[in-house]
Amino acid sequence: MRILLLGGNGQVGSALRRSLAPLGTVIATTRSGALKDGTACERADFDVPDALPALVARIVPDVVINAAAHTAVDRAENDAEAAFRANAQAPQALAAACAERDALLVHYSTDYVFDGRGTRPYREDDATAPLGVYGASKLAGEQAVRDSGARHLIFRTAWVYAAHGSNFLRTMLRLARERDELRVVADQVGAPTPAVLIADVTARVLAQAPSRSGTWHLTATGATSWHGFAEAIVAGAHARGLLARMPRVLPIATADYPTPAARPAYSVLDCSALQSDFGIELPDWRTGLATVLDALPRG
Ligand SMILES: NC(=O)C1=CN([C@@H]2O[C@H](COP(=O)(O)OP(=O)(O)OC[C@H]3O[C@@H](n4cnc5c(N)ncnc54)[C@H](OP(=O)(O)O)[C@@H]3O)[C@@H](O)[C@H]2O)C=CC1
Ligand SMILES: Cc1cn([C@H]2C[C@H](O)[C@@H](COP(=O)(O)OP(=O)(O)O[C@H]3O[C@@H](C)C(=O)[C@@H](O)[C@H]3O)O2)c(=O)[nH]c1=O
Repeated sequence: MRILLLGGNGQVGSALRRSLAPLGTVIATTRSGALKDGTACERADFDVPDALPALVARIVPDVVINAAAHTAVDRAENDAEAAFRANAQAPQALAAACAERDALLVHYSTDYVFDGRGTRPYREDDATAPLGVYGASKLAGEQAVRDSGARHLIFRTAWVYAAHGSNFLRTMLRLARERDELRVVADQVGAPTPAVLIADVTARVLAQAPSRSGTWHLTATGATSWHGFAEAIVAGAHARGLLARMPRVLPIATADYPTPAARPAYSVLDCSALQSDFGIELPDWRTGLATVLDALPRG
């Protein structure tokens, strides 16, 4: 299998480079043309969507995996053009190129396509209503992929974190070393999901040579608030000797932590379709957290 992987330096992209290796040849791209370890790779700039079809034509992949995205939720509010270019126009261009040569496109989307007023885990066909620019741009990207005629798998995931990269876990560990007290919203509920889980599930699904296009929810199971996640991060890091002392982790309301972008109050995703369609069991978010904490460097 010849796989073109866009966004090879991101949280999910980095994990995919490892998980996809047994499936065939992986050609990774980054914005700069270099991987984080300095190795040269292909270059792909989502700010120039029109250039992406030529890349696909040159690489001639069987599968294109798009793990690149504009993921700065608050910054997107003030730069909707950049968010829509990377999250909607670039996937649209990739999908058109895939349709032309019958390549399979794997694309990732987000729980932030929902408004969070739900009271049970969201299913794939529940009504979407993003609260902010990031969610709206990701929804437009999903739709462009579906409309393209390309064979596709769209995985909606949520609250992604890893031992590296920019994410909530690493922010909490940094703040925990600097402060005696963390104040974290307790009225936004979701499912923290390790990037390695997303990558491993993607590889397992691809290994089954799926014949049907569609959208599947893919997160760790269970649910917690950002506050609950922060508490578990701090306690788990302390227990592993990664934090010398434990700061207090205070629950606060969303109103007490104003941000440019509104976020859904409840964005738990129902992943039962993925589990039954592909025979994949998903771990609880606490199990995923333990795995990532175990992988963190000490000190
Ligand atoms: N992070 C999360 O909490 C969630 C993420 N998702 C989705 O999962 C997917 C993977 O996300 P994740 O791995 O966390 O994202 P990251 O933010 O870790 O990585 C995104 C990657 O996209 C690349 N990128 C951003 N803008 C451009 C651009 N203009 N041109 C080329 N490359 C660009 C970045 O490259 P560079 O390193 O050069 O900046 C970066 O490596 C995305 O589709 C995201 O929307 C869904 C739910 C939650
Ligand atoms: C740093 C910090 C954040 N918060 C709040 C702000 C926000 O409501 C919540 C999460 O903060 P973040 O800004 O780190 O997370 P955010 O960027 O909203 O994370 C989202 O990213 C995109 C890409 C997705 O697709 C989503 O699934 C989700 O993971 O925690 C606190 O309450 N206290 C704090 O000290």
